[in-house]
Amino acid sequence: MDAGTPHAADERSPHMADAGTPHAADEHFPHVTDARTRTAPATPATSAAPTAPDAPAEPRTPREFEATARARLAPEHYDYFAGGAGDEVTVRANEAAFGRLSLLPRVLRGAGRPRTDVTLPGGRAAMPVLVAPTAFHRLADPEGERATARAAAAAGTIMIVSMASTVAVGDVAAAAPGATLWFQLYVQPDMAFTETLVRRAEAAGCRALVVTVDSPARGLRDRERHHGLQDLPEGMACENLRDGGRVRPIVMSPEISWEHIGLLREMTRLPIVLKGVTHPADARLALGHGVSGLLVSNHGGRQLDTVPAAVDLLPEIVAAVGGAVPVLMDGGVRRGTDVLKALALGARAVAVGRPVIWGLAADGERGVTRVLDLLRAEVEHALTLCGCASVHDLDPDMVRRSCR
Ligand SMILES: Cc1cc2nc3c(=O)[nH]c(=O)nc-3n(C[C@H](O)[C@H](O)[C@H](O)COP(=O)(O)O)c2cc1C
Ligand SMILES: CCCCCCCCCCC(=O)C(=O)O
Repeated sequence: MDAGTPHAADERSPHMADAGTPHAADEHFPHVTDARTRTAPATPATSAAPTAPDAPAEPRTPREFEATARARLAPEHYDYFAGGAGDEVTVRANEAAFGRLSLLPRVLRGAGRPRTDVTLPGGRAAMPVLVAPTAFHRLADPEGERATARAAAAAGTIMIVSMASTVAVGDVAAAAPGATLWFQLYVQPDMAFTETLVRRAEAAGCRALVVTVDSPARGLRDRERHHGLQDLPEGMACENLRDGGRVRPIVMSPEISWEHIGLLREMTRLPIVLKGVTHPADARLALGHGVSGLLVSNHGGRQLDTVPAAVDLLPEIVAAVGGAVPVLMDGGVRRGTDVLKALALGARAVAVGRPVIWGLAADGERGVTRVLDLLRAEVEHALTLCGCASVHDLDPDMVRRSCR
Protein backbone atom coordinates (compact mmCIF):
# COMPACT_ATOMS: atom_id res chain seq x y z
CA MET A 1 0.00 0.00 0.00
CA ASP A 2 1.20 3.50 -0.71
CA ALA A 3 0.94 4.85 2.81
CA GLY A 4 1.61 8.38 1.65
CA THR A 5 -1.33 9.11 -0.63
CA PRO A 6 -4.38 10.93 0.67
CA HIS A 7 -6.42 8.08 -0.70
CA ALA A 8 -4.48 5.57 1.30
CA ALA A 9 -4.86 7.75 4.35
CA ASP A 10 -8.61 7.87 3.84
CA GLU A 11 -8.64 4.13 3.78
CA ARG A 12 -6.74 3.78 6.97
CA SER A 13 -8.70 6.12 9.08
CA PRO A 14 -11.89 4.35 9.93
CA HIS A 15 -9.59 1.98 10.23
CA MET A 16 -9.10 2.89 13.72
CA ALA A 17 -11.62 0.43 14.95
CA ASP A 18 -8.72 -1.95 14.77
CA ALA A 19 -5.80 0.43 14.81
CA GLY A 20 -4.69 -1.10 18.04
CA THR A 21 -4.00 -4.52 16.67
CA PRO A 22 -0.49 -5.14 15.42
CA HIS A 23 -1.94 -6.74 12.32
CA ALA A 24 -3.90 -3.67 11.25
CA ALA A 25 -1.00 -1.40 12.07
CA ASP A 26 1.32 -3.55 9.97
CA GLU A 27 -0.76 -2.60 6.97
CA HIS A 28 -0.75 1.07 7.83
CA PHE A 29 2.96 1.49 8.45
CA PRO A 30 4.73 -1.47 6.94
CA HIS A 31 7.96 0.46 7.34
CA VAL A 32 7.84 0.42 11.09
CA THR A 33 7.01 -3.20 11.63
CA ASP A 34 10.03 -5.44 11.81
CA ALA A 35 12.88 -4.14 9.72
CA ARG A 36 14.69 -7.45 10.03
CA THR A 37 12.14 -9.24 7.89
CA ARG A 38 12.31 -6.85 4.95
CA THR A 39 14.33 -6.39 1.84
CA ALA A 40 17.01 -3.83 2.47
CA PRO A 41 17.14 -0.57 0.57
CA ALA A 42 20.63 0.72 -0.17
CA THR A 43 22.89 1.29 2.83
CA PRO A 44 22.75 4.93 3.93
CA ALA A 45 25.40 6.99 2.22
CA THR A 46 27.21 8.41 5.19
CA SER A 47 30.71 7.29 4.33
CA ALA A 48 31.41 9.41 1.25
CA ALA A 49 33.17 12.75 1.65
CA PRO A 50 31.09 15.84 0.88
CA THR A 51 31.02 16.45 -2.85
CA ALA A 52 28.36 19.11 -3.37
CA PRO A 53 29.87 22.46 -4.38
CA ASP A 54 27.85 24.29 -1.75
CA ALA A 55 28.93 21.95 1.08
CA PRO A 56 31.55 23.74 3.18
CA ALA A 57 34.45 21.59 4.39
CA GLU A 58 34.26 23.24 7.81
CA PRO A 59 30.62 24.18 8.48
CA ARG A 60 30.28 27.13 10.85
CA THR A 61 26.53 27.52 11.23
CA PRO A 62 23.64 25.07 11.60
CA ARG A 63 22.58 26.00 8.05
CA GLU A 64 26.05 25.22 6.71
CA PHE A 65 25.85 21.86 8.46
CA GLU A 66 22.75 21.12 6.41
CA ALA A 67 24.69 21.51 3.15
CA THR A 68 27.44 19.17 4.39
CA ALA A 69 24.90 16.65 5.67
CA ARG A 70 23.00 16.71 2.41
CA ALA A 71 26.13 15.82 0.49
CA ARG A 72 26.72 12.81 2.75
CA LEU A 73 23.22 11.40 3.04
CA ALA A 74 21.38 9.18 0.59
CA PRO A 75 18.86 11.47 -1.16
CA GLU A 76 15.85 9.59 0.25
CA HIS A 77 17.20 9.91 3.78
CA TYR A 78 18.05 13.59 3.35
CA ASP A 79 14.48 14.15 2.17
CA TYR A 80 13.07 12.16 5.09
CA PHE A 81 14.95 14.41 7.52
CA ALA A 82 14.44 17.73 5.72
CA GLY A 83 10.93 17.30 4.44
CA GLY A 84 7.53 18.12 5.80
CA ALA A 85 3.86 17.64 5.13
CA GLY A 86 1.98 18.81 2.04
CA ASP A 87 3.43 21.89 0.36
CA GLU A 88 5.78 22.39 3.34
CA VAL A 89 4.19 25.78 4.07
CA THR A 90 4.70 25.23 7.79
CA VAL A 91 8.29 24.00 7.37
CA ARG A 92 9.17 27.31 5.72
CA ALA A 93 6.99 29.37 8.06
CA ASN A 94 8.81 28.10 11.17
CA GLU A 95 12.12 29.62 10.09
CA ALA A 96 10.65 32.64 8.30
CA ALA A 97 8.69 33.73 11.38
CA PHE A 98 11.90 34.26 13.34
CA GLY A 99 13.07 36.55 10.54
CA ARG A 100 10.00 38.75 11.05
CA LEU A 101 10.80 39.23 14.72
CA SER A 102 13.36 41.82 15.80
CA LEU A 103 15.31 41.99 19.03
CA LEU A 104 15.42 45.30 20.88
CA PRO A 105 18.51 45.29 23.14
CA ARG A 106 18.84 47.06 26.47
CA VAL A 107 22.05 48.99 27.20
CA LEU A 108 24.32 49.97 30.09
CA ARG A 109 23.09 47.31 32.46
CA GLY A 110 26.53 46.14 33.57
CA ALA A 111 25.33 42.60 33.17
CA GLY A 112 28.70 40.86 32.88
CA ARG A 113 29.10 37.47 31.27
CA PRO A 114 25.60 35.96 31.00
CA ARG A 115 24.42 32.67 32.46
CA THR A 116 22.63 30.38 30.04
CA ASP A 117 21.34 27.66 32.38
CA VAL A 118 17.64 26.92 32.83
CA THR A 119 15.49 24.86 35.21
CA LEU A 120 13.07 22.40 33.62
CA PRO A 121 10.62 19.77 34.86
CA GLY A 122 13.18 16.98 34.42
CA GLY A 123 16.17 18.86 35.87
CA ARG A 124 18.54 21.63 34.87
CA ALA A 125 20.18 22.25 31.52
CA ALA A 126 23.33 24.30 30.99
CA MET A 127 21.76 25.96 27.98
CA PRO A 128 18.18 26.72 26.94
CA VAL A 129 18.49 24.59 23.80
CA LEU A 130 17.39 20.96 24.06
CA VAL A 131 17.71 18.15 21.53
CA ALA A 132 14.22 17.58 20.08
CA PRO A 133 13.10 13.98 19.59
CA THR A 134 13.88 12.84 16.07
CA ALA A 135 13.64 9.34 14.68
CA PHE A 136 16.22 7.08 13.06
CA HIS A 137 19.60 8.62 13.94
CA ARG A 138 21.42 5.57 12.56
CA LEU A 139 20.35 6.71 9.08
CA ALA A 140 22.67 9.67 9.69
CA ASP A 141 25.55 7.99 11.53
CA PRO A 142 26.36 4.39 12.47
CA GLU A 143 26.48 5.28 16.20
CA GLY A 144 23.06 6.88 15.88
CA GLU A 145 21.41 8.07 19.09
CA ARG A 146 24.45 7.02 21.15
CA ALA A 147 26.50 9.72 19.44
CA THR A 148 23.75 12.31 19.86
CA ALA A 149 23.40 11.55 23.56
CA ARG A 150 27.14 11.87 24.19
CA ALA A 151 27.15 15.23 22.44
CA ALA A 152 24.13 16.40 24.44
CA ALA A 153 25.89 15.32 27.65
CA ALA A 154 29.04 17.21 26.65
CA ALA A 155 26.94 20.32 26.05
CA GLY A 156 25.18 19.86 29.40
CA THR A 157 21.81 19.80 27.75
CA ILE A 158 18.87 17.41 27.61
CA MET A 159 18.27 14.93 24.82
CA ILE A 160 14.68 13.92 24.22
CA VAL A 161 15.05 10.37 22.90
CA SER A 162 12.49 9.52 20.23
CA MET A 163 10.35 6.46 20.75
CA ALA A 164 11.36 5.75 17.12
CA SER A 165 15.08 5.73 17.95
CA THR A 166 17.28 3.17 16.22
CA VAL A 167 19.11 2.49 19.50
CA ALA A 168 17.03 1.35 22.49
CA VAL A 169 16.67 4.04 25.15
CA GLY A 170 18.48 1.86 27.72
CA ASP A 171 21.44 1.50 25.37
CA VAL A 172 21.45 5.24 24.69
CA ALA A 173 21.64 5.87 28.44
CA ALA A 174 24.41 3.29 28.87
CA ALA A 175 26.45 4.87 26.07
CA ALA A 176 26.23 8.37 27.56
CA PRO A 177 26.40 8.04 31.35
CA GLY A 178 26.37 11.79 32.00
CA ALA A 179 23.42 12.53 29.74
CA THR A 180 20.08 13.82 30.96
CA LEU A 181 17.48 12.03 28.86
CA TRP A 182 13.78 12.52 28.45
CA PHE A 183 11.72 9.94 26.57
CA GLN A 184 9.28 10.88 23.80
CA LEU A 185 6.20 8.70 23.63
CA TYR A 186 3.45 8.15 21.09
CA VAL A 187 0.69 6.68 23.27
CA GLN A 188 -0.05 3.25 21.82
CA PRO A 189 -3.68 2.12 21.85
CA ASP A 190 -2.47 -1.07 23.52
CA MET A 191 -2.01 0.53 26.93
CA ALA A 192 -0.22 -2.51 28.28
CA PHE A 193 2.48 -1.97 25.67
CA THR A 194 2.46 1.77 26.38
CA GLU A 195 3.20 0.86 29.99
CA THR A 196 6.08 -1.35 28.83
CA LEU A 197 7.53 1.67 26.99
CA VAL A 198 7.13 3.89 30.05
CA ARG A 199 8.86 1.31 32.26
CA ARG A 200 11.73 1.05 29.75
CA ALA A 201 12.15 4.83 29.87
CA GLU A 202 12.08 4.81 33.68
CA ALA A 203 14.58 1.95 33.83
CA ALA A 204 16.90 3.89 31.52
CA GLY A 205 16.84 6.77 33.99
CA CYS A 206 14.83 9.19 31.83
CA ARG A 207 13.74 12.23 33.81
CA ALA A 208 10.57 13.14 31.93
CA LEU A 209 8.06 11.78 29.45
CA VAL A 210 7.37 13.91 26.39
CA VAL A 211 4.04 12.79 25.02
CA THR A 212 3.55 13.77 21.39
CA VAL A 213 -0.08 14.68 20.81
CA ASP A 214 0.00 16.11 17.28
CA SER A 215 -0.04 12.74 15.54
CA PRO A 216 -3.47 11.07 15.54
CA ALA A 217 -2.35 10.08 12.02
CA ARG A 218 0.93 10.40 10.19
CA GLY A 219 1.52 13.55 8.15
CA LEU A 220 1.31 13.19 4.37
CA ARG A 221 4.85 13.81 3.17
CA ASP A 222 5.31 14.07 -0.56
CA ARG A 223 9.09 13.68 -0.44
CA GLU A 224 8.81 10.30 1.31
CA ARG A 225 6.15 9.21 -1.16
CA HIS A 226 8.32 10.33 -4.05
CA HIS A 227 11.14 8.05 -2.88
CA GLY A 228 8.78 5.23 -1.89
CA LEU A 229 10.40 5.39 1.55
CA GLN A 230 8.60 2.81 3.63
CA ASP A 231 11.19 0.97 5.57
CA LEU A 232 14.46 1.16 7.42
CA PRO A 233 17.54 -0.53 5.93
CA GLU A 234 18.26 -4.07 7.04
CA GLY A 235 19.82 -4.20 10.47
CA MET A 236 18.01 -1.07 11.66
CA ALA A 237 14.76 -1.03 13.60
CA CYS A 238 12.82 1.01 16.11
CA GLU A 239 14.60 -0.67 19.00
CA ASN A 240 12.25 0.57 21.72
CA LEU A 241 9.42 -1.30 20.07
CA ARG A 242 10.89 -4.78 20.56
CA ASP A 243 8.41 -7.17 21.99
CA GLY A 244 9.59 -10.72 22.31
CA GLY A 245 10.89 -11.85 18.95
CA ARG A 246 9.44 -8.99 16.91
CA VAL A 247 9.45 -5.23 16.60
CA ARG A 248 6.01 -3.73 16.95
CA PRO A 249 4.82 -1.10 14.50
CA ILE A 250 4.30 2.43 15.81
CA VAL A 251 0.57 3.06 15.82
CA MET A 252 -0.59 6.63 15.39
CA SER A 253 -4.20 6.44 16.45
CA PRO A 254 -6.99 9.04 16.23
CA GLU A 255 -8.54 7.37 19.26
CA ILE A 256 -5.96 8.74 21.66
CA SER A 257 -7.64 11.29 23.96
CA TRP A 258 -7.27 13.21 27.21
CA GLU A 259 -8.36 10.02 28.94
CA HIS A 260 -5.06 8.44 27.89
CA ILE A 261 -3.15 11.35 29.40
CA GLY A 262 -5.03 10.68 32.64
CA LEU A 263 -4.02 7.00 32.48
CA LEU A 264 -0.40 7.96 31.87
CA ARG A 265 -0.52 10.36 34.79
CA GLU A 266 -1.56 7.45 37.04
CA MET A 267 1.00 5.11 35.48
CA THR A 268 4.19 7.05 36.27
CA ARG A 269 5.66 9.61 38.61
CA LEU A 270 7.77 11.08 35.80
CA PRO A 271 6.90 14.65 34.83
CA ILE A 272 4.77 14.66 31.67
CA VAL A 273 5.38 17.28 28.98
CA LEU A 274 2.83 17.46 26.16
CA LYS A 275 4.46 18.06 22.79
CA GLY A 276 2.44 19.46 19.90
CA VAL A 277 -0.15 21.60 21.66
CA THR A 278 -0.90 24.55 19.37
CA HIS A 279 -4.38 25.73 20.41
CA PRO A 280 -4.71 27.83 23.58
CA ALA A 281 -7.89 25.95 24.55
CA ASP A 282 -5.88 22.71 24.60
CA ALA A 283 -3.18 24.38 26.65
CA ARG A 284 -5.82 25.26 29.25
CA LEU A 285 -7.23 21.72 29.16
CA ALA A 286 -3.76 20.28 29.67
CA LEU A 287 -3.44 22.09 32.98
CA GLY A 288 -6.30 20.02 34.35
CA HIS A 289 -4.52 16.79 33.46
CA GLY A 290 -1.50 17.01 35.69
CA VAL A 291 1.07 17.88 33.05
CA SER A 292 4.35 19.48 34.10
CA GLY A 293 5.04 21.35 30.89
CA LEU A 294 3.98 22.07 27.31
CA LEU A 295 6.14 21.99 24.22
CA VAL A 296 4.61 24.22 21.56
CA SER A 297 5.38 22.49 18.29
CA ASN A 298 3.96 21.79 14.86
CA HIS A 299 6.34 18.81 14.55
CA GLY A 300 8.71 20.80 12.35
CA GLY A 301 5.92 21.14 9.76
CA ARG A 302 5.72 17.36 9.30
CA GLN A 303 2.17 16.71 10.47
CA LEU A 304 -0.63 19.13 9.45
CA ASP A 305 0.59 21.54 6.81
CA THR A 306 -0.38 25.25 7.12
CA VAL A 307 -0.36 25.23 10.94
CA PRO A 308 1.14 28.61 11.93
CA ALA A 309 4.82 28.97 12.73
CA ALA A 310 5.57 27.66 16.20
CA VAL A 311 7.10 30.91 17.46
CA ASP A 312 3.98 32.80 16.35
CA LEU A 313 1.83 30.44 18.47
CA LEU A 314 3.97 30.90 21.54
CA PRO A 315 2.54 34.13 23.04
CA GLU A 316 -1.05 32.86 23.04
CA ILE A 317 -0.06 29.57 24.66
CA VAL A 318 2.08 31.34 27.25
CA ALA A 319 -0.88 33.59 28.06
CA ALA A 320 -3.27 30.63 28.29
CA VAL A 321 -0.97 28.78 30.70
CA GLY A 322 -0.43 31.89 32.83
CA GLY A 323 2.81 30.62 34.38
CA ALA A 324 1.23 27.43 35.77
CA VAL A 325 3.79 25.21 34.00
CA PRO A 326 6.86 25.92 31.86
CA VAL A 327 6.28 26.31 28.14
CA LEU A 328 8.92 25.12 25.66
CA MET A 329 8.88 25.44 21.89
CA ASP A 330 10.50 23.94 18.81
CA GLY A 331 10.41 24.56 15.07
CA GLY A 332 12.75 26.63 12.93
CA VAL A 333 15.31 27.52 15.62
CA ARG A 334 18.59 27.96 13.76
CA ARG A 335 20.42 30.82 15.52
CA GLY A 336 21.14 32.08 19.01
CA THR A 337 19.00 35.11 18.21
CA ASP A 338 16.06 32.76 17.46
CA VAL A 339 16.52 31.25 20.91
CA LEU A 340 16.44 34.71 22.55
CA LYS A 341 13.28 35.68 20.68
CA ALA A 342 11.47 32.52 21.84
CA LEU A 343 12.65 32.97 25.42
CA ALA A 344 11.70 36.65 25.43
CA LEU A 345 8.20 35.64 24.28
CA GLY A 346 7.86 33.33 27.26
CA ALA A 347 9.47 29.98 26.38
CA ARG A 348 11.52 28.43 29.18
CA ALA A 349 13.68 26.65 26.58
CA VAL A 350 13.63 25.65 22.92
CA ALA A 351 14.49 22.39 21.17
CA VAL A 352 16.21 21.81 17.85
CA GLY A 353 15.45 18.90 15.54
CA ARG A 354 17.03 19.11 12.09
CA PRO A 355 20.17 21.05 13.12
CA VAL A 356 21.16 18.10 15.32
CA ILE A 357 20.54 15.65 12.48
CA TRP A 358 22.69 17.78 10.16
CA GLY A 359 25.52 17.79 12.71
CA LEU A 360 25.22 14.03 13.15
CA ALA A 361 25.22 13.31 9.43
CA ALA A 362 28.09 15.72 8.78
CA ASP A 363 30.47 14.51 11.49
CA GLY A 364 28.83 12.12 13.96
CA GLU A 365 29.16 12.96 17.65
CA ARG A 366 31.66 15.76 16.86
CA GLY A 367 29.19 17.32 14.45
CA VAL A 368 26.39 17.37 17.03
CA THR A 369 28.79 18.76 19.63
CA ARG A 370 29.77 21.50 17.20
CA VAL A 371 26.16 22.42 16.39
CA LEU A 372 25.24 22.60 20.09
CA ASP A 373 28.42 24.57 20.90
CA LEU A 374 27.68 27.03 18.11
CA LEU A 375 24.16 27.59 19.42
CA ARG A 376 25.33 27.94 23.03
CA ALA A 377 28.01 30.47 22.04
CA GLU A 378 25.48 32.42 19.94
CA VAL A 379 22.98 32.48 22.82
CA GLU A 380 25.64 33.78 25.20
CA HIS A 381 26.79 36.40 22.72
CA ALA A 382 23.25 37.59 21.92
CA LEU A 383 22.44 37.81 25.65
CA THR A 384 25.53 39.98 26.13
CA LEU A 385 24.48 42.26 23.27
CA CYS A 386 20.99 42.50 24.76
CA GLY A 387 22.38 43.57 28.13
CA CYS A 388 21.15 40.43 29.89
CA ALA A 389 22.86 38.74 32.85
CA SER A 390 20.84 35.59 32.24
CA VAL A 391 17.88 34.31 30.26
CA HIS A 392 15.64 35.64 33.06
CA ASP A 393 16.36 39.21 31.95
CA LEU A 394 14.58 38.67 28.64
CA ASP A 395 11.01 39.93 28.35
CA PRO A 396 8.41 40.36 25.60
CA ASP A 397 9.14 44.08 25.34
CA MET A 398 12.52 43.22 23.82
CA VAL A 399 10.86 41.71 20.75
CA ARG A 400 9.26 43.71 17.95
CA ARG A 401 7.32 42.37 15.00
CA SER A 402 8.54 43.79 11.68
CA CYS A 403 6.55 43.89 8.44
CA ARG A 404 9.04 41.86 6.36
C1 LIG B 1 13.58 13.68 10.84
C2 LIG B 1 12.65 14.05 11.95
C3 LIG B 1 12.13 13.06 12.76
C4 LIG B 1 11.27 13.41 13.80
N1 LIG B 1 10.84 12.44 14.65
C5 LIG B 1 10.05 12.76 15.69
C6 LIG B 1 9.65 11.77 16.61
O1 LIG B 1 10.03 10.61 16.52
N2 LIG B 1 8.84 12.16 17.61
C7 LIG B 1 8.41 13.45 17.76
O2 LIG B 1 7.66 13.75 18.68
N3 LIG B 1 8.81 14.41 16.91
C8 LIG B 1 9.62 14.09 15.89
N4 LIG B 1 10.04 15.07 15.05
C9 LIG B 1 9.69 16.48 15.30
C10 LIG B 1 10.77 17.14 16.19
O3 LIG B 1 10.70 16.65 17.49
C11 LIG B 1 10.60 18.65 16.26
O4 LIG B 1 9.27 18.95 16.61
C12 LIG B 1 10.97 19.39 14.98
O5 LIG B 1 12.03 18.73 14.32
C13 LIG B 1 11.36 20.83 15.29
O6 LIG B 1 11.62 21.52 14.13
P1 LIG B 1 13.10 21.78 13.54
O7 LIG B 1 13.49 20.51 12.85
O8 LIG B 1 12.86 22.91 12.61
O9 LIG B 1 14.02 22.12 14.69
C14 LIG B 1 10.90 14.76 14.00
C15 LIG B 1 11.42 15.74 13.17
C16 LIG B 1 12.30 15.41 12.16
C17 LIG B 1 12.87 16.50 11.31
C1 LIG C 1 11.88 5.17 6.88
C2 LIG C 1 10.41 5.04 6.79
C3 LIG C 1 9.60 6.13 7.43
C4 LIG C 1 8.72 5.61 8.52
C5 LIG C 1 8.18 6.65 9.46
C6 LIG C 1 7.74 6.12 10.81
C7 LIG C 1 7.26 7.19 11.74
C8 LIG C 1 8.08 7.34 12.98
C9 LIG C 1 7.83 8.65 13.65
C10 LIG C 1 8.88 9.68 13.34
C11 LIG C 1 8.33 11.07 13.26
O1 LIG C 1 7.67 11.55 14.15
C12 LIG C 1 8.62 11.88 12.09
O2 LIG C 1 8.27 13.08 12.11
O3 LIG C 1 9.16 11.37 11.11
